[in-house]
Amino acid sequence: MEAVIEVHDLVKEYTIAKKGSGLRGALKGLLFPEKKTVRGVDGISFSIAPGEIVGYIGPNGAGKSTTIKMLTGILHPTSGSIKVCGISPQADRKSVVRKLGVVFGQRTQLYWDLRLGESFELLRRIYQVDKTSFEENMSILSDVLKLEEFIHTPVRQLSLGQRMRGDIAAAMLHSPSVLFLDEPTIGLDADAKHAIRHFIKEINRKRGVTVILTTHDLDDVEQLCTRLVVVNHGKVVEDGPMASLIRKLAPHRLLVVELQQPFDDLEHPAAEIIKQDGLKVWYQFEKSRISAAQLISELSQKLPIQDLSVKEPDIEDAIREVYKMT
Ligand SMILES: Nc1ncnc2c1ncn2[C@@H]1O[C@H](COP(=O)(O)OP(=O)(O)OP(=O)(O)O)[C@@H](O)[C@H]1O
Repeated sequence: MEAVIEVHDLVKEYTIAKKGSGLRGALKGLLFPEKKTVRGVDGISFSIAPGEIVGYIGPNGAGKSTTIKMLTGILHPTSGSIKVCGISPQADRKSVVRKLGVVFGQRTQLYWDLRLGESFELLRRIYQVDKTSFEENMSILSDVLKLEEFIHTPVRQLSLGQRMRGDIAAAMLHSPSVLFLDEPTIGLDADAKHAIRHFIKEINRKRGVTVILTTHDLDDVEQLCTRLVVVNHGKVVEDGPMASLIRKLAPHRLLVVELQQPFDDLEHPAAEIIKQDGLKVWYQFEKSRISAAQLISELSQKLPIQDLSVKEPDIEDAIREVYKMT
């Protein structure tokens, strides 16, 4: 199947002023500015197939926004190539924009002084969406995003969650086949997060929209993404299905044992005690070395066990491992 997004060896360099140290250095920098080049994105390649929901994640400053800005044609790459639906955003931004919906969580494309519905009508004209498809689209969007309650409210009076739902609807008015979402649930309450995640799943399932999501919210990642591309220092450090990423980066499981009374010899040769608090002991072990059942059986032969639980590694454990590499 042909890729919706194809990125090859993408590089973006920024030129920034070199900072001198101390007051003398700062003054010198003002009078005789020296420049240096930094790489925000440093040779990134990936390919995204139609209908994927990809989490594009990484620590602050990893290069996520820079990549998205190049994919949407806002920034020009220093080198490398990008194809969105077969088109280069640099060569033909207009055509690419027609295929894309873009939502930046911290900014809005709605009109502050207009009612939400009027904002949509204005955007319809800007995007040149015909009335019939607009109305069809609006009725689906309004249904899933529950826009009815505040469609007549001026944008400036919307709550953050309502505004975000409005922004996502605005990005979908022209029926794009690819949706970029930058921190779509930031600052939202549980209900609004749920509505937005539900919407993303629906447009993906019903319309086959490809979604690229940058987020620091690991619940977004867990609930939505089938694949993760992890970036750090401008490079792709991991790319693959979430389950295999967790297996690879966080192979440890945890057994938490609660004792009936204090006991001296807690050691087990196949598990490491990583924490102890009163009668509670945390054992970390590798699945490939010993099974949870085996470990529990062996420990219960020598320890007076009151209670126990096994914790599987999750995406948070895996991401923590990636972020440790910074
Ligand atoms: N306009 C700019 N001028 C100079 N350097 C920049 C500019 N924009 C980004 N950078 C640098 O490029 C690198 C990547 O930044 P980018 O904003 O893409 O990261 P990010 O992964 O989106 O981070 P965050 O999660 O904080 O949004 C950082 O080192 C940043 O300081």
